[in-house]
Amino acid sequence: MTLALTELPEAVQEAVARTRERVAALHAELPRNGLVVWTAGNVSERVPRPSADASPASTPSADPAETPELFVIKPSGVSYDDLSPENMVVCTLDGEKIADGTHEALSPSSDTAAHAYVYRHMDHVGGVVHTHSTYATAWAARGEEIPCVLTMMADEFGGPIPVGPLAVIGDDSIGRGIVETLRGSRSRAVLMRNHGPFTIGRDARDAVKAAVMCEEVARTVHVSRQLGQELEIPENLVDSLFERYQNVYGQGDDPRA
Ligand SMILES: O=C(CO)[C@@H](O)[C@H](O)COP(=O)(O)O
Repeated sequence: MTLALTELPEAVQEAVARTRERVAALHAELPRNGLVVWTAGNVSERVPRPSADASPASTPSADPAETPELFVIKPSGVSYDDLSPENMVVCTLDGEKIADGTHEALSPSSDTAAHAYVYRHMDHVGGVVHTHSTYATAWAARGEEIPCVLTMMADEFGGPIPVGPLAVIGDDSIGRGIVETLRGSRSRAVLMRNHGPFTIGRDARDAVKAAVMCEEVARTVHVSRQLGQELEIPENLVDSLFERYQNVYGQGDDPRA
């Protein structure tokens, strides 16, 4: 039986509504940052689990902690201008759309299975992004990792941006490739061979940032290569740059930062 959003505890429904708002708004960052053409990219976010005592007794009775984990992703092939919180699709971590109030025929992104696989296998991941941004995809087309030759890369990715396998679209293959490549790596971006970048983050905003940074460093290292051989950064310096940027840079957990 299909899970219905309206039958889930109120606290879960509220968490879904807030996630839909964030994910819809973040999709606008893809064209704004020049990462996509037409409809070729997607953002998703895991719905944060409300605490067990967050629902008043009068609301649908299930314990929020016992309802299946959910994530929100855009519908497939819909123009970025037409995306809104109302048409964001809600799925279980098996990649199945629930009865979420959208039209039954509205299909989730064609990359839903890949996003779902990542959420099932990487508990710390709260957001996933996929684009076909030009420079990152050009490296993916050659199947070549981006070497860590910029302090910005050391800061953000803690090393090179690796290449994942050539994988078919629509089933678990892409997700498996992402997880196998990024497990044990500090990079939050992977260049899926002949396809394009996938990025992960603690939430969707963090994964969008990684997608923007991935394209920026792909472009800069490409330009540098036109001028000569780039210089690698020594590993101990990469480590200390990564450590500082991840722990000291910015405004801590201030959401305005
Ligand atoms: O790579 C592909 C399809 O080949 C996808 O990434 C699309 O480019 C975006 O698909 P939707 O999210 O709109 O289904």
